[in-house]
Amino acid sequence: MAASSESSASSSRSTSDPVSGQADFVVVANRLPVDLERLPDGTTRWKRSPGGLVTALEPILRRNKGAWVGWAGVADAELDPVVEDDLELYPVPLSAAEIADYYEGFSNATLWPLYHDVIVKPEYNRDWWNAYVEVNRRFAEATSKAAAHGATVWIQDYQLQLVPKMLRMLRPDLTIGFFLHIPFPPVELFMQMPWRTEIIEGLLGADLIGFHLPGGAQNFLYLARKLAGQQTSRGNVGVRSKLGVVQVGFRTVRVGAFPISIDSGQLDEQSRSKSIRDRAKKIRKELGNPKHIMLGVDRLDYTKGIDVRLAALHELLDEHRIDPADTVMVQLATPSRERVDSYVQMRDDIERKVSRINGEYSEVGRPVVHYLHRPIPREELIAFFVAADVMLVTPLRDGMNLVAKEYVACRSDLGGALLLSEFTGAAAELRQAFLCNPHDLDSVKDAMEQALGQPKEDGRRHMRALRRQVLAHDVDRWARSFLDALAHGGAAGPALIAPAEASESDYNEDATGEN
Ligand SMILES: O=P(O)(O)OC[C@H]1O[C@H](O[C@H]2O[C@H](CO)[C@@H](O)[C@H](O)[C@H]2O)[C@H](O)[C@@H](O)[C@@H]1O
Ligand SMILES: Nc1ccn([C@@H]2O[C@H](COP(=O)(O)OP(=O)(O)O)[C@@H](O)[C@H]2O)c(=O)n1
Repeated sequence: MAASSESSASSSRSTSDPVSGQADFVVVANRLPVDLERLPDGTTRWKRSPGGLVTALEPILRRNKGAWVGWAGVADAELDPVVEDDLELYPVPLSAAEIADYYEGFSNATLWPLYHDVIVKPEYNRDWWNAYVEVNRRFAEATSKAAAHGATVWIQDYQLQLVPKMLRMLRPDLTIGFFLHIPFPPVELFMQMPWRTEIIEGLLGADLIGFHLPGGAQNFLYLARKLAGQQTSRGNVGVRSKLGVVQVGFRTVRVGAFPISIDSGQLDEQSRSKSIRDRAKKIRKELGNPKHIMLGVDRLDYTKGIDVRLAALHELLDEHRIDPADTVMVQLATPSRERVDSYVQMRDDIERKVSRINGEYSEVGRPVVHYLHRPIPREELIAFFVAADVMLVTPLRDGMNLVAKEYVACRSDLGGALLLSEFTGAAAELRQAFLCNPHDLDSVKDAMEQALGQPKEDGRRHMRALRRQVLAHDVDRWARSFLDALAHGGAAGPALIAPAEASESDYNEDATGEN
């Protein structure tokens, strides 16, 4: 795992090694940082799992010497705790039916679209909900077994929102943090959820609940008053400061904004290596040494706006504002949630768009769009970041988007330009990017054209400012700010307001939306 993307289970400490002792620091996430892969010859190996949550948390766990409780990514794998590449892993088994109902169903066809502005329609299905409750209980029980007395447990993300309350009932001695990696929706959308009160109460089992942005924290505070009937603080939540408070009986639950980041120093260093620089030059050559390389790097997800950037490119080609003879676009798309209907449809749509552009504008041996639908090794990805002139990050909604920060961390040459959707968490911090509204195609086209034509000196100035932000706010700072607030309580907001006083005007005054 770590730098290389794969390792053999039998080559490091074996899968059956018992893990001794109980952990003082436990991360709990739907996925382990590695997925178990079953090979055709019957053997298994671990490979890095997809997504930004793993990218961010893996270095933290390594430095804090903790344990990780999560699913191994395959059905019916009853695995003992294992030490893999120096990480203590506690696998939680999921049956094929639970993968369908808890992971693909409730997590990714109900919560994911509801929390991402209902870009596709969320499905509300009682069987999926029952599976979600059941699997959350299993995670709580597995965590209870892994954690030492008085341990700190950090639960991650929307798949596990009931675990804080369940775990607190099993183990009142634990300090429990929860972090949501995706946007937390405004009341108008959240109220659709048939099990809305159970979710808010589940989260309130934590001592500290973290969101990427103040808007998400404020949405939550409002809903804690309205749905759980609890007293909450009033006033704006700050970034890594001014925590909100919910009073749950004798317990005080804190709520804050902690924008996640990347291991920027390490990425900066890696991207300066000769092997990466050489590979970046080679990539340019392999693409035919075009004047401009535009790059997209995403899980194949409808939230990421891959269709939007393709539509913008197509129109700019039609309008002769981009010359197909000197510009290429590379789209690296990691397969994701491939059995969920909306993902199947989106993949078809994107692949149709790619082939239409190529059909109309490519020459033999010189496609305009290069599209790879497969996982890419980390070093190769970094070389693409170094090679690309314009990075295309156009989500319709995204909790943070680490890819935007990774691109910036890799540009010590001060080259390149970042095109960034206003609807990402990253846009709150990366203000010197070419910001665009992905719901407005003209805005995306104009930003793309400006990024391509940006004078070199302006580009260097923008990139320097972006790098200052990304290098100063790395993933360690994120984890430290969350864990310090969890350990020490942090500064509370002033007065509490009672649920009866909560009105629509409180909501409008306090909550500014995710951005
Ligand atoms: O586990 P999967 O279903 O394969 O999905 C991968 C991960 O996707 C999501 O990532 C989010 O976390 C990032 C880090 O905070 C953030 O930058 C991004 O905006 C989010 O979309 C999901 O939240 C994770 O739970 C998944 O593991
Ligand atoms: N083809 C790809 C696409 C993304 N990734 C990585 O997956 C992570 C994506 O994180 P993110 O925060 O941008 O978005 P999510 O996929 O977590 O929603 C980043 O660390 C990317 O470098 C990858 O390794 N290969």
